[in-house]
Amino acid sequence: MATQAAETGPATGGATNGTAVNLAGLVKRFGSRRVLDGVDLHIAPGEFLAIVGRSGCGKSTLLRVLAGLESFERDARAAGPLAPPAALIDGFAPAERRDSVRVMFQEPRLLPWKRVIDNIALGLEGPDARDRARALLAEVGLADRADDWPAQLSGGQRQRVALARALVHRPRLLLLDEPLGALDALTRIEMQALIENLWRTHGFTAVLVTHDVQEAVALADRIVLIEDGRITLDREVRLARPRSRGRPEFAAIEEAVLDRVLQTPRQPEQPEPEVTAFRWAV
Ligand SMILES: Nc1ncnc2c1ncn2[C@@H]1O[C@H](COP(=O)(O)OP(=O)(O)OP(=O)(O)O)[C@@H](O)[C@H]1O
Repeated sequence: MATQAAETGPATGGATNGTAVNLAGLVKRFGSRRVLDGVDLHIAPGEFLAIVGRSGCGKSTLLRVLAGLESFERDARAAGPLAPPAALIDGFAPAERRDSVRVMFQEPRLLPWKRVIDNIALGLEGPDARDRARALLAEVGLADRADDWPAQLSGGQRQRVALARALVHRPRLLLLDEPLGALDALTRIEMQALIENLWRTHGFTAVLVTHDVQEAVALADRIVLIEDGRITLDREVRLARPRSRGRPEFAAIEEAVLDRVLQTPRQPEQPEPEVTAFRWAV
């Protein structure tokens, strides 16, 4: 292929603070429905993985399992004895997981009654907590907005604060659930570049759920497609970084992945789930 010359290996060869993720035979049921039906997913330390798939295919559910926000089971056919749930995620004891994993959502989820700096420092301990929060704020380009209230910021700026708040905890795994979904096209591209830069400097493992295949190709070392509760495509993106959307090899990968997503059957509409049990979110 003529485009091979511009390709490089994944940018995960350097020092990394990231954790590996090893899931084997992950099953998630809602009632009698298996939303995730035996997912095998191995992510290398420091890797940037993107998850794509039709609406309702289980992307967010998988992320919530990784975040420790959902219970899950293991397929009895998976290799080895039935492990205790936490053992499916390498390197974590459940208590440890809270500090090692951070999630960023589509909405920034800032506390409106706290200033920007205090939102970032929330939950941080030690004498240098505010200094760390300020350093992160500078890294996301908002050094001069520390004393603003969240309401004084634009949507993109609030997402920058949310990113700083996640990274101030030095996560080894950062989970990104459509974090840029509500932003305009230009802000999205700027934020993608910021996330990529922070990933390179901080060295966390990143898992991005996105509807936007172009975003997945721009950022990920690997793209997986979820279909019928399973991973049906697992494709490396071997393009040099930062990636240029205008290049033919970029467009070729984007088109191939998009074609594959579009071939997958639409997820059937689900009736509203019956609420049978309550559980407080962690
Ligand atoms: N708490 C719940 N109870 C019952 N069913 C649920 C629950 N949460 C999710 N589901 C169902 O599980 C399936 C997967 O949902 P999920 O949110 O993971 O999909 P998704 O791929 O992230 O979708 P989208 O791209 O639209 O955000 C959907 O059919 C959804 O209705």
